[in-house]
Amino acid sequence: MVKLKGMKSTLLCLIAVTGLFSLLIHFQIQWQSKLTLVNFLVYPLLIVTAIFATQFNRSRIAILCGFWLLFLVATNSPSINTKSLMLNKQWLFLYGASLLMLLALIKDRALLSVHLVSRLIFIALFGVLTFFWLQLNQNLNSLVPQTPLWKSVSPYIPITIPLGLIGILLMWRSIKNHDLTLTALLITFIVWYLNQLSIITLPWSLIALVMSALYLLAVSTDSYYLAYRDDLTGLPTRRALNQLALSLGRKYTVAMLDIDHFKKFNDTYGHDIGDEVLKLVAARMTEVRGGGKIYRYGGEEFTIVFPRKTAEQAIPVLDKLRQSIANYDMVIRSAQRTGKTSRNVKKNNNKKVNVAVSIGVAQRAPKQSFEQALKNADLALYRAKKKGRNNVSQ
Ligand SMILES: Nc1nc2c(ncn2[C@@H]2O[C@H](COP(=O)(O)OP(=O)(O)OP(=O)(O)O)[C@@H](O)[C@H]2O)c(=O)[nH]1
Repeated sequence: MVKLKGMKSTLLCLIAVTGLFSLLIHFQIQWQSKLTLVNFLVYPLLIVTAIFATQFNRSRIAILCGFWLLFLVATNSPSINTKSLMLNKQWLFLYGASLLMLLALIKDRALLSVHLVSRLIFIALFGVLTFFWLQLNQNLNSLVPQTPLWKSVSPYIPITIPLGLIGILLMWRSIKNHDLTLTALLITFIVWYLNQLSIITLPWSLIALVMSALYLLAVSTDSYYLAYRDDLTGLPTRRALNQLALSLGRKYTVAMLDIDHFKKFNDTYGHDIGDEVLKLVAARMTEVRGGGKIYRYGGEEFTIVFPRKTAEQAIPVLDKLRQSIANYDMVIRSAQRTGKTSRNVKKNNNKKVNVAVSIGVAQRAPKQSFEQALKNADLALYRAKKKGRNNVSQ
């Protein structure tokens, strides 16, 4: 079954932006007097956002800022024929939406690289294609017999149907991929759609300003996750654990969890499947956590911190977790590989495996530092291994 990982974040972002725009509409009088300031601020903010996004290799956001800049310059500049721009409103509407679709389909690459050329070619191509699409639809009307069915469908073919399809695609990609850039693209599409159809009538400069702030938020949240989340398991990293240590009170319990004989496992099934096991153990841990905060300490070691809990309170939770991992039939889905990267891998498609874990627990003693408590948990883990593994030791 397809897991829709980004459902929650997409919905939250949509609710937040809907709320924000409702507020903007409600408080029109307040910001209208400051519109000159908005018109002035939007350009530097878009440029700063584009630079920031480029720094963090979020080239799609940088390109998006570029579009907004060009669009604002074109609509506000007296030297550019705004009339013809407005005459081509349908084209602009469709072109903008199709560019958002293009950005949703490509990957983030370093902006100033060879990829930029191919991207610019695609961007120009989309402009030409949307222009010809609208021309074709005009001519089609004179060529196709005017049946009642054609008459009822034809008004929707040039704009409404393509936009509907683009909207569905953006929504799907945002929900499925759990990617803030895709959510930002979806929100941009919705705002673009609503303002082009005059369903909301806010100045473009104000919309671009809000969108720019949203992009900044998306890039900085992404960068935060990059720094504090482990790529493989999605769990917070040791760096995040060190941050937590600063906020802990006097009473807490620390547990170190280590997968038993993981090296043997890696050697038998290959490193790729070892990675899959790490992911599955992490997923199991997030399900049985009992108030504990989970971190990937490094390699096949994980740390669980129970703020405000004694070891006696934490041990039953940890033992339940240990049992749940030991009794869990992990189904490893992996393509057959024979390359150098996967050592000793035979056919492992949909293979069921079982792993066990050893856990060491230590409650923080008075005047003890977090590092000392962690060290004690590590010593307890060593005892758990000595005892024969697959157990919880204090
Ligand atoms: N697949 C994979 N393996 C890793 C990763 N990080 C560390 N390892 C492997 O984890 C193994 C750890 O092995 P050891 O520390 O010897 O311990 P063990 O085999 O788990 O044995 P015990 O802890 O004594 O039960 C090594 O083979 C590492 O290469 C990773 O991210 N992915």
